[in-house]
Amino acid sequence: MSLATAYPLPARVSEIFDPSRWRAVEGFDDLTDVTYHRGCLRDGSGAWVRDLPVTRVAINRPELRNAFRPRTVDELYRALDHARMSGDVGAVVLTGNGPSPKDGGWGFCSGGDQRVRAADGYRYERDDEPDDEPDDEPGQPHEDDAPDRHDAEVAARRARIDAARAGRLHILEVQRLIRTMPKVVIAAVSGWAAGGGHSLNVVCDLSVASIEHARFKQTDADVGSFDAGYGSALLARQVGDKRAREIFFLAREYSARDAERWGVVNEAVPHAELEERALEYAAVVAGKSPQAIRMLKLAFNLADDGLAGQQVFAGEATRLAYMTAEAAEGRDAFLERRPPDWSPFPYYF
Ligand SMILES: CC(C)(COP(=O)(O)OP(=O)(O)OC[C@H]1O[C@@H](n2cnc3c(N)ncnc32)[C@H](O)[C@@H]1OP(=O)(O)O)[C@@H](O)C(=O)NCCC(=O)NCCSC(=O)c1cc(O)c2ccccc2c1O
Repeated sequence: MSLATAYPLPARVSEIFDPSRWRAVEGFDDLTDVTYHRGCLRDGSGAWVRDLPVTRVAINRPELRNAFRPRTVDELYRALDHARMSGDVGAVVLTGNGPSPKDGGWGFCSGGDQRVRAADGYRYERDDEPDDEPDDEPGQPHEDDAPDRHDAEVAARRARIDAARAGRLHILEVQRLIRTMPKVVIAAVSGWAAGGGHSLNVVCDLSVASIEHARFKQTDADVGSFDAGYGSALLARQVGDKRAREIFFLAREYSARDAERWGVVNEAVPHAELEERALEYAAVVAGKSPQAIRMLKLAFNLADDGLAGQQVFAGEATRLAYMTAEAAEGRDAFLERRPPDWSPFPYYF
């Protein structure tokens, strides 16, 4: 099978997703809550020509404004970690598919799925019972809109919580992965960024937001939650202390234009151009020296991340050191059972 046949045009997973720019990633057919694509170049007939050094990871629960349950977080982590470990990928676009098949609304991410929140965190549901999620295509009305449907759905969801598996707050692991992966993660804020979804945008390296549909609101304190880590502290670095307190304490809705002005996103763009602009950012970043971008990202993190930030930066410094003749001399001397000869290497100052 030729590669052109192996990489057919993918399904349009979101209204503003351009299938001609992407291909499915092998080994990820089992994802339910997330979609994962590799950027590629295609010819005029849509046939795959070559891969590009970018990936697209999207939360795919549009009927819930892309709220995450534990399974969503697992899949996000898996896709992002795959991108991290792909040696030919330099940038990742993180977004939310849409619109909602129920009401046409858009979500980037509305945070933790409150229907499966328990006292110890967000709970997995048992897999042995059918999912009651609607299967409608984006944009199509949902058939069953009985008034008590919502309560029944919440009750069914809570009844299916798997009490045997501990509650999770592991979106924080995804935050750390985004923060520490030596690649640039670009948020394409396609709709609501609320609660834990607001924090996901904060932790991304760069952000673009839809003028028409992106809305921002830090609802944590409304629902008895608080991201007291990157979601608040890093936000304060980005927008200033008073503004960050306003965003958390007042939980007012703000627009893509406000977010741009305040430094929560880099650019507000028309909705139809959102993914194109995010991809453009990704292509520009991936066109620069991988080593320079890697060192810069980790340097930006270093001071705020304390010893953990220093450790990640230092790891990359060690890699650079290993590439020098001086470090090779240390290794070779050990293996050859002789004293090292440091004489060719100056004491730079
Ligand atoms: C995001 C909204 C402001 C959007 O409002 P809008 O009016 O446009 O849409 P609806 O409210 O009608 O929503 C459509 C549909 O989606 C369902 N939904 C939306 N968000 C969620 C959600 N988070 N969980 C479950 N369901 C959700 C909604 O019920 C509707 O369903 P129907 O069946 O009625 O159609 C608004 O939706 C909103 O305010 N959402 C809640 C935002 C929120 O409070 N999120 C949780 C914050 S806490 C959090 O995310 C969090 C998670 C963690 O894992 C943490 C870990 C460690 C520390 C902190 C954490 C943390 O804070």
